Amino acid sequence: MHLLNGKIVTVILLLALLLGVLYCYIFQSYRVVGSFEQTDVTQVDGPPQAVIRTHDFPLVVPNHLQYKQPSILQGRTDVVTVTPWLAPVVWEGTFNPVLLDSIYRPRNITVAATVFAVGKYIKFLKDFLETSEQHFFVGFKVHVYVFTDRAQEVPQVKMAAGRQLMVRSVPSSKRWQEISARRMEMIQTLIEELHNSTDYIFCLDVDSKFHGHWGAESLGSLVAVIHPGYYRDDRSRFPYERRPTSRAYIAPGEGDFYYCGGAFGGRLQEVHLLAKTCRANFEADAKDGIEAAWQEESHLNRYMWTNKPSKVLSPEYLWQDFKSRNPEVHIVRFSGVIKNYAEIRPNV
Ligand SMILES: CC(=O)N[C@H]1[C@@H](OP(=O)(O)OP(=O)(O)OC[C@H]2O[C@@H](n3ccc(=O)[nH]c3=O)[C@H](O)[C@@H]2O)O[C@H](CO)[C@H](O)[C@@H]1O
Ligand SMILES: [Mn+2]
Repeated sequence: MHLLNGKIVTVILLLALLLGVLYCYIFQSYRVVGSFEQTDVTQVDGPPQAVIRTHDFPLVVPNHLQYKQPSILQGRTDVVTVTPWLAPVVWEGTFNPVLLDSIYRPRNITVAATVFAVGKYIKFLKDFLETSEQHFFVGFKVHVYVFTDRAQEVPQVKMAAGRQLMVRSVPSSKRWQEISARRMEMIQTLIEELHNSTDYIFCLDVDSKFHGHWGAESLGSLVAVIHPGYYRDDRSRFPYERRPTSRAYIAPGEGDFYYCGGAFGGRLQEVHLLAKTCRANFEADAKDGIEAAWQEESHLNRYMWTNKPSKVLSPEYLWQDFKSRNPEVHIVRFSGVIKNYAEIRPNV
């Protein structure tokens, strides 16, 4: 009898333990689902500032995908591949394009690119478009938006299936600074029209050509490109706006990197916030009679200082043809062509 009682107690205890484990398991799964739902809600409402979120979805790869074994011991040692806020810095040799394509291609994403060809800059458009066909998001749905005042001069470029060219008319200007800076306003408006038809957007300078692969490795919530001219310098030498009266002001001892105005991007919502903010600050400055040292590039740098990019692209993603290649740059993917400023700009 005594022995039987002992057995019953043990069974009850075991059952209680099992129920406890089961309860914890279910409760944990519920919390995981709940946290995903919460992320979605924040996305819809729009955060007041850019949220650092590199991946917006679970990274699923096909079963049995074959690729080179990753290592946490071997890799690039000549460059830094992560920022202090833990955003990846994309260099050749830090990612596997086969793996990334297998993650992003099935998601059927659309990538938009904006490019402005106002006035004589129309002459750069053909090379830009032709080389983008060869290197920029090959195999993805790509919508290129050309903003120009010379719609009839837009070259006919054969585009692959799934890739489209859209031409939008914009007014001309007598000042190149204004053409360059007003891009933010037009990018803001474009994104408002696109709604959710597009997933990612990149805003690029037209006086440039693609020379190498630019694909899914560059995708992120807010993406900035390191300017090729200053990344070896101390930040005191960065050409930030240094007058405190400007809204693009960055104080001495502040700032992370010097980013390019000629290439930036990310999720639509994030780029919209960036463009809207830079435009508002540029216009407010103008009312006060001040134009930042490097127009919208200065405002972009100011924005990225408080809204850290979730992905940083190395200078491989915007080099300059007149610069000889530094040893850490294993591949030039996109590069500014040499131009005769006096010949192509409406003012000097
Ligand atoms: C590589 C890079 O980061 N370049 C930036 C840099 O000088 P850049 O010398 O590269 O500026 P830029 O002359 O290329 O002008 C920027 C862009 O504005 C457009 N454009 C300009 C003038 C014109 O008459 N027609 C026209 O269409 C065109 O798309 C051009 O690519 O500083 C500029 C400051 O304003 C911009 O931030 C550029 O993006
Ligand atoms: Mn340029």
